[in-house]
Amino acid sequence: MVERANKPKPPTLSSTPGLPPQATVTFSEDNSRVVAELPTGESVQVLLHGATVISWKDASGDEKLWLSDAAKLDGSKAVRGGIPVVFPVFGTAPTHPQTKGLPQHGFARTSRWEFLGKSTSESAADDKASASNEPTVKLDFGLSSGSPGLDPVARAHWPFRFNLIYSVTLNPSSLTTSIVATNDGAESFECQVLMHTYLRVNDITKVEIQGLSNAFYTDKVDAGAVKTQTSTPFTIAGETDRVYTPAKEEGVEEEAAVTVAEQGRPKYRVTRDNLSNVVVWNPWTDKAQGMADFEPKDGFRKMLCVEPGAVGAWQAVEAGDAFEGAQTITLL
Ligand SMILES: O=P(O)(O)OC[C@H]1O[C@@H](O)[C@H](O)[C@@H](O)[C@@H]1O
Repeated sequence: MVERANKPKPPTLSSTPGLPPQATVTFSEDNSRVVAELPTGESVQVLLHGATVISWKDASGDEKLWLSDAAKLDGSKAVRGGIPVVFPVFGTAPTHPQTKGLPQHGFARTSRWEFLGKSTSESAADDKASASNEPTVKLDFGLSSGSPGLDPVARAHWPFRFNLIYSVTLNPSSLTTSIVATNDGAESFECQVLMHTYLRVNDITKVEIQGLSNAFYTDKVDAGAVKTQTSTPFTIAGETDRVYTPAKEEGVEEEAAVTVAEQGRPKYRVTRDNLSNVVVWNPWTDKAQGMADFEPKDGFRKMLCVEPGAVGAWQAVEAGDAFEGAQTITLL
């Protein structure tokens, strides 16, 4: 059982002498979110609405994600900021028979997920971090075709039996989010998946993005033109909305990392597992102006979306099969 957020903290996090201190996991008083804190001070908050990570802080309390001051956290809208989960469609797909009736970015981010439980470094014995004795906490969330919190738009327009497990794993220097989308029905379905991460930066004009050299991308601010990333690292100097498909290095299983640097100093490394695309998005002035839930209006200077996903093609998930993908953001 998780503890209530307002319950006084025990004087020490390690109740068993000899065992390393454990992470604490609490529910907010209004049951809207789960808060996890490592004994080393890092923390993460996940809103059940959308299983949206809305805060990730390092040990000094420094926030790593951007969240709009006007973000709706009451379940009335997808959250503007943090890490919304995009499923089963990225954007809208008016010509795709299975998802054409769904709203932009699907229904995962507008459904209320269930908290399935936590595991800490003690129980997550196969976790790399625990092997090196680093504290770690993993929070699991679930959403299925039978969930009471499923956005009604899913029942109306996506008649498949599915089960999603979304896991958020916090280590002292990284955050991993992973998804397993299982087809529980008798019919196959096609889906897209994306983790819409809003990274916090100090000044977007000082940011450089590395790791996408020679990658093809669809430029959504240039009528979907297909281009190649020639200049690397590259900077953001206006509205940017690109869907990259970085080439995999021959003989290398892992997808290449994308690094975000600021003022010449590497800040975040984003690695992907089975997610072959990276969307890079910044709305800049006019688009930010046009979004009612985007505040402050110059907040685009403080954020950069680097969004690992499987969105360039449809992922066919046969009956009984599952699609799995993950991202890890490491603090550099
Ligand atoms: O406003 P939304 O639905 O959260 O989408 C924000 C942005 O999300 C990005 O992933 C898309 O590439 C953009 O085209 C879109 O504008």
